[in-house]
Amino acid sequence: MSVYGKTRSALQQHHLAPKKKFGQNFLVHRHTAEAIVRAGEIGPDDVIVEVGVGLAALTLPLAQTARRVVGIEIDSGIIRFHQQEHDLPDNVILLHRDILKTDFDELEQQCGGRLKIIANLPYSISNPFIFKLIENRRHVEKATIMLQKEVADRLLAAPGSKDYGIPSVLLQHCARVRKMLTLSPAEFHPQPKIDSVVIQIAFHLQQDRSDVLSPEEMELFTKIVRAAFSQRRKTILNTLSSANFFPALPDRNDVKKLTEDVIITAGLSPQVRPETLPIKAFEDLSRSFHRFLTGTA
Ligand SMILES: C[S@@+](CC[C@H](N)C(=O)[O-])C[C@H]1O[C@@H](n2cnc3c(N)ncnc32)[C@H](O)[C@@H]1O
Repeated sequence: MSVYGKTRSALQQHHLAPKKKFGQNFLVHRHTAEAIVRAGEIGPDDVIVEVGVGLAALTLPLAQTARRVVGIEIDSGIIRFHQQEHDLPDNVILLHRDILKTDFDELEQQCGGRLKIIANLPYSISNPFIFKLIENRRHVEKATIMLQKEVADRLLAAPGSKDYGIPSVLLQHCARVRKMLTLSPAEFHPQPKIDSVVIQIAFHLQQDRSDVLSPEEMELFTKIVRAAFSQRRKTILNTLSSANFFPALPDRNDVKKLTEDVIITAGLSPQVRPETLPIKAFEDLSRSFHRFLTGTA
């Protein structure tokens, strides 16, 4: 029986229907699942966290490639299905959890090292999941994730493109992001309306970089990026002045003048549009703001 036939009959036998609220679009071609596992660049000693096990289309080739798989699944119907079928190999541990509520520190201890994640995730949670990865990056080595094409395009976007924005800068600041595969709706049951893209996110090890931002600068970095893209058409001077990084100054003109000095000290033109700035420019802005705010400029 084809994987597609197996998926349908497994669902029918267990009175399971693909649940929209959990974004259940199951992979139906083994060769595609194997291609995603290859995109994960997994070694035989690796412990892999798989998010969203579903009917195990990815779990089985993963278990053949890695030493151990820690599978996370939110749907109790799917958990019951695997318990009744005993279809998962011995090197797979299944955890009934919501990944958005999962403690990554605990998961890292369970896996014995920084996490290597594979996920074919519901599109509805892709943004919160990406932000959770960024927040928990000290616990994560790499993540190979299937996403809605539009979301992947934003994460991969370069300065100057229409897709370049908050997620592109926040992620590319701390990781190398690569496009690995594009998949058509025909790869899934039920079929989504849009193409999917598999990306690989490899988080930088902080101690490898001499240009790491301090926690205070990092806080400013996030605030600057969010402010800069809140009005894409405005100049960096106007967006950052209206965000007001100097609330202690009563006069708006003083705020604007000081913000201009910060931007020039960072080596940038105050008239530039944020969407054209490379990641390094946002890092330089964070350091410059920090120096002005702490009186060390
Ligand atoms: C797109 S399906 C993929 C299933 C399987 N990995 C595949 O490729 O065929 C997404 C899976 O993630 C599960 N899921 C949805 N939200 C989740 C969450 N917050 N935490 C963990 N699993 C979740 C769904 O129940 C579903 O099994």
